[in-house]
Amino acid sequence: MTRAILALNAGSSSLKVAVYPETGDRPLLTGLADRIGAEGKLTLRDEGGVALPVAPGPLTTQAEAMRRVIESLRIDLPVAEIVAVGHRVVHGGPDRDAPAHIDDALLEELARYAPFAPLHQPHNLNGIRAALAEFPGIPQVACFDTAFHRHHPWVNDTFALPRAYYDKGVRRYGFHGVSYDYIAGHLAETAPHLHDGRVVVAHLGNGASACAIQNGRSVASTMGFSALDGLPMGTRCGQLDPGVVLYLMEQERLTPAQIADLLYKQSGLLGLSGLSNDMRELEASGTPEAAQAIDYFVFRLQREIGAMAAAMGGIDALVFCGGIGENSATIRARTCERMGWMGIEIDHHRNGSHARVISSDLARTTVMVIPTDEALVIVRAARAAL
Ligand SMILES: Nc1ncnc2c1ncn2[C@@H]1O[C@H](COP(=O)(O)OP(=O)(O)O)[C@@H](O)[C@H]1O
Ligand SMILES: CC(=O)OP(=O)(O)O
Ligand SMILES: [Mg+2]
Repeated sequence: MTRAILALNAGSSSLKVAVYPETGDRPLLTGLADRIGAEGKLTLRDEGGVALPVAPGPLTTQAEAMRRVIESLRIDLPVAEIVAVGHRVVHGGPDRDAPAHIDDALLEELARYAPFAPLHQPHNLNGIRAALAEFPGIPQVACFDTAFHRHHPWVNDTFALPRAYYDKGVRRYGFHGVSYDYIAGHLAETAPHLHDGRVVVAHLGNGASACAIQNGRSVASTMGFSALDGLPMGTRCGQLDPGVVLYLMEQERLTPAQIADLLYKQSGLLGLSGLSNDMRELEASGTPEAAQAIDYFVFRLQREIGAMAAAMGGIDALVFCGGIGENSATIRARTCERMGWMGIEIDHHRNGSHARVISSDLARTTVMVIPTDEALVIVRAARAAL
């Protein structure tokens, strides 16, 4: 038997899985259950990127996805013995700034934050419960999306509400911290002068946010109390005047559940385009509404990159990551237009070929594309628990 570590990352519409050897940074297997709930599809690949057989079954919920992944591992890695499991968990609450060992007390604690992240936390916890049942008696750790942001200066941690709400946990948490942690670590290894400077990272997946990282530490994030704030996303609205929520309640008579559904699942790129939450489809479609949805995405991204730079008094590097950031040369190019005032100027040839550095040689600000690797951060935390 080969001792192996399993990393699980249950996102809003996907379940990412990776199996790593006990030592080494190259996965034995990676997998993705994509578009869960729609035309769900499970793909698993070996070290060399070759597709592996998957167990048959439905893919309409996170729980089903988890079950199929575990059954597929028995087929594809019959000699692997999973000795530790790491989980991405979106919310760790106000105090957790590092990965934590999973036990009943932690599960109970984390369940309290489900109302703070209703689109993620319940999936994360279901994944943990499934894995605890499947792999009893081995260490399992939780890596929190909020942890990387827990040392924001107070002005970036609070809202201007009466202070009692801060004490109750109504704070600007920030998310996607597992991804930002990877990017900060990668910069420390490969570009220490940038790591020690002021970096804005744009994590653009189904969920999207930007983060201001100074000296390797998060000082501000576009996401706040919930994973709704900041940038528009696949189906989430991003920044919204709270007066809109009052109007929806008082005049449109929507219930809290209807408002949650509207803001988390019907808005963003999907709501504006009336077509899709998927950037690939919007780029291919060419309807005026799809074009406007992309215009809004780009405009808000430009504004927020400016805001993140302002939080650090300047910018030395801009990093794109996540499905859109890593793959859409168009979104990167359009975002960097009219940002010369921030020293941002990209080289279109480099951008078109998805080079690691896509800024022009003379630009003051380095612009980079860095494929994020949340699984590796999770695996390293799980290894540390062995
Ligand atoms: N080649 C591409 N061009 C434009 N968008 C892309 C491309 N590939 C992936 N995307 C977009 O990336 C988003 C998904 O990002 P990803 O990080 O995989 O999601 P998640 O947040 O669920 O982990 C989708 O909007 C998808 O359309
Ligand atoms: C926090 C968040 O938005 O996560 P995801 O990008 O996986 O939806
Ligand atoms: Mg993601």
